[in-house]
This record gives sequence, structure tokens and C-alpha cells, in this order.
Amino acid sequence: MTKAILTLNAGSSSLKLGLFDEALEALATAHVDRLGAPEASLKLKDATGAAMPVPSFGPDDFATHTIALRSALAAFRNDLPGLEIIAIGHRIVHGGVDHAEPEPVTEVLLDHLERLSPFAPLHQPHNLAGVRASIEAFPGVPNVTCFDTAFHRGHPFVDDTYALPRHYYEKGVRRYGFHGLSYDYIDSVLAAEEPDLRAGRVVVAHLGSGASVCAIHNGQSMACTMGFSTLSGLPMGSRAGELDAGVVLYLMDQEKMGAAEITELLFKRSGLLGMSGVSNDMRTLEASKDPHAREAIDYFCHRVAREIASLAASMGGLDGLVFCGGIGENSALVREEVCEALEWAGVEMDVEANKAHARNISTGRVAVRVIPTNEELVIARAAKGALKL
Ligand SMILES: Nc1ncnc2c1ncn2[C@@H]1O[C@H](COP(=O)(O)OP(=O)(O)O)[C@@H](O)[C@H]1O
Ligand SMILES: CC(=O)OP(=O)(O)O
Ligand SMILES: [Mg+2]
Repeated sequence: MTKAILTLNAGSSSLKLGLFDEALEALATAHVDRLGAPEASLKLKDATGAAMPVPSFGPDDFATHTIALRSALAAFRNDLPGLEIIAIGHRIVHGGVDHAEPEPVTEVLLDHLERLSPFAPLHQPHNLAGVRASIEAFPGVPNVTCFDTAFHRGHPFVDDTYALPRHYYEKGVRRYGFHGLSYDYIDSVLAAEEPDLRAGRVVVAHLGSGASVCAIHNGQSMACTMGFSTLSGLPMGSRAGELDAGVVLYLMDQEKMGAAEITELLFKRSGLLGMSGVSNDMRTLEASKDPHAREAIDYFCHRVAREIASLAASMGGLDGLVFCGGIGENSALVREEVCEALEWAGVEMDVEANKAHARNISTGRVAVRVIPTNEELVIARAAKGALKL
């Protein structure tokens, strides 16, 4: 039997599973897309990246993260009976102040991490449910947690704090930043393929259902648009992004909304979905003729360009720009709008290369790249390292 590491990555609209051998070569991946929507689907790929047959599922089989996990595991089990799972690595979105290095799972750790759920309500509960489901499905197999916040823990103080009385920082009210597993992967690709660029001032735009932008200098995260929770910075599929805290006060005082209602509004009914009234999904918005869909796309691109410029300023300039995530890797339209708005900063797009989703899509001073992210590989690497396999 081939020994394998299983990885679980629950996103806000997706569930991604990976199977790796002990040398960290991918054996197979499973990707549940548009999770919770009637159009939800599962794709399975083999070691070469070729599509594998998928058992017949309906949208009910991907209605929630828990059900989708059961379906994806069932699909894996049908197709790959010859594997012995020796470790399971989990993306955990929030590690808080105390957790950065990958850690083997204990009940005490799960208890700590559950307390961070209010700051990442679209992820943390599903991440932890995935851990519990794995313990049940694979008794005796060690589970390892890998934190989205870890890559950002060295932020300079000015990009780690808010301008609140100091004791809030000590209590953990900080600009953590998320999508760290993705940024870690992109950084490792630049280190291997373009070390000179990596030594410069690079902004990475992880644009998916959740979206953020990160300033990376010489492999070190300097700043990220996401902060204390997974709500801040860019508008997202259903999250508002940057918002004057005064709006929250208004909702409480004038609209008499409580914390649960405001959480629901800002995390689940805002962003692309709230602005367009059409969908949280960029593909649907791009295909829509509704002018509000177009407005939502324009707002998204405008905010992405503004945040890239802001992060470039935090590093004193811009040498490289990398797009990744479901939108960053697949939407030529979004990349084009964003790059157009950054021409003044030396960003010049090769329009044909962009349409072809080429890796190098720039002609100017700033190197612009499209690099498919691979959070699964970072998780598998971390699980292997933490368990000394
Ligand atoms: N071909 C495409 N064109 C435009 N957007 C796309 C395309 N493929 C995927 N996307 C968008 O990517 C987003 C999902 O990104 P992904 O990174 O998989 O999500 P998550 O944040 O849940 O991990 C959705 O908004 C989806 O519409
Ligand atoms: C942190 C976050 O928003 O993750 P995702 O983009 O996978 O939903
Ligand atoms: Mg994701």
C-alpha cells in the first residue's frame, strides 16, 4: 500500500482535498466548487492533473462543508483504495496570537481554536469540523493544523497594529492577515523560479471567494489587506471588505441590529453578492447583463488596484505583481481592469498573454505573473515536517 498524506482546505465557497505521497508528489486532488449553491460540483484529478471520473452526485451532496467533505472523501475512497493515510493536514484559517507553527491536534488545541471562530465565521467552524470528521473517519491517524495567519506573523509593528489603546494589541486585537498558505506557496515558486524578483518588492493578489492582497519583500510578509478578521480589505464574494467602523455603529444605534445580525450582513450578504443582487460568484457576474453586476465587478477591481498601490507604498515601490486564487487565475477581465488602473505605477499588460492566461502577462517595468496557487502542497509539507515523517 502506498503511504499518503491527506490535506483538507475549506474555503468560503470551496472545499479542496489533496493526496500526496511521502515525497510530496501529488497523487490526486478533489475540488468542490460553488459549495452550497445549486451549481455545486466536484472535480477529481489524478497525479498528472488529468480529470478522473466522478461518482454521480447532486447539489444536495455539496449543500454544506460537512456534507461536501463526506462526498469528497467517498469519491476518493472509491477511486483510490490502495492508499494508507499516514497523516492528515488541515488548513486552519485563524491561529490567533498563540498558534503559528504547524501543530499536531489535541483536544486542548481544538478548544483554543474554537474560540477564534467569531473572527473567521465562514471558515474556522468548517476547518475544525473537518478535523473532527477526520478523527472519526481515520481513527489513529495523526492530524496537523496549518495556519493561514502564520506567514504574516513578522509584520512590522505599524502594519501589525490598529490605532487603539495599546492594551487591545496585547489582548490580540491585531492585523493578522490570512491566505498565508497561499502566499507561502507563491513565495516558494518565486524563490525557485525568479529569485531576483523575489528579492524585490512584490505584491501578491489572492483573489477568490475570499480575497486579499499581500506585500512580500524578500520572502517576508510586510502587510496584508486582511487584518483582525477575514472581513477587512477587499470586497469578496459575500463579505463587505473595508468599511468605516462608523457604519457598524450606525447599524447598532439607528437600525437596532445586534452582533449576530451585523455579522450575517457583513460576512454573508455583502460584497459582490450584496452589491450586485445577482451572485457571489465572479463567473456569474461576468456573464450577467444586469448593470449592478458590472458595478460590483468595477468596484472589486477598483478596490484591488487601490490596495495594491497602498501596499506598494508600504514597501516604497513595486517590482512584481502576482495574481492567484480562483478569480486571479481565471478572470482575464479582472486582471486587465486592475492592471489598467496601475499603469501609472509602471504596470504594462501584455493583453494577448493575459487573455491566454499565460504565466508572464507583462511587458513593462513591473513583472506581472499569473501563478496557480497550491495551498494543499504547503499543508502536506507542513504536516510532514511537524510529524517528522
Ligand atoms: N473562469 C473563471 N472566470 C472568472 N472567475 C472565476 C473563474 N473560475 C473561478 N472563478 C471565481 O473564483 C472564485 C472562487 O475562488 P476560489 O479561490 O476557488 O474560492 P475560495 O475562496 O472559496 O477558496 C469565484 O468567485 C469564481 O467565480
Ligand atoms: C481567508 C479566506 O477568506 O479564505 P478563502 O478565500 O479560501 O475563503
Ligand atoms: Mg480558498
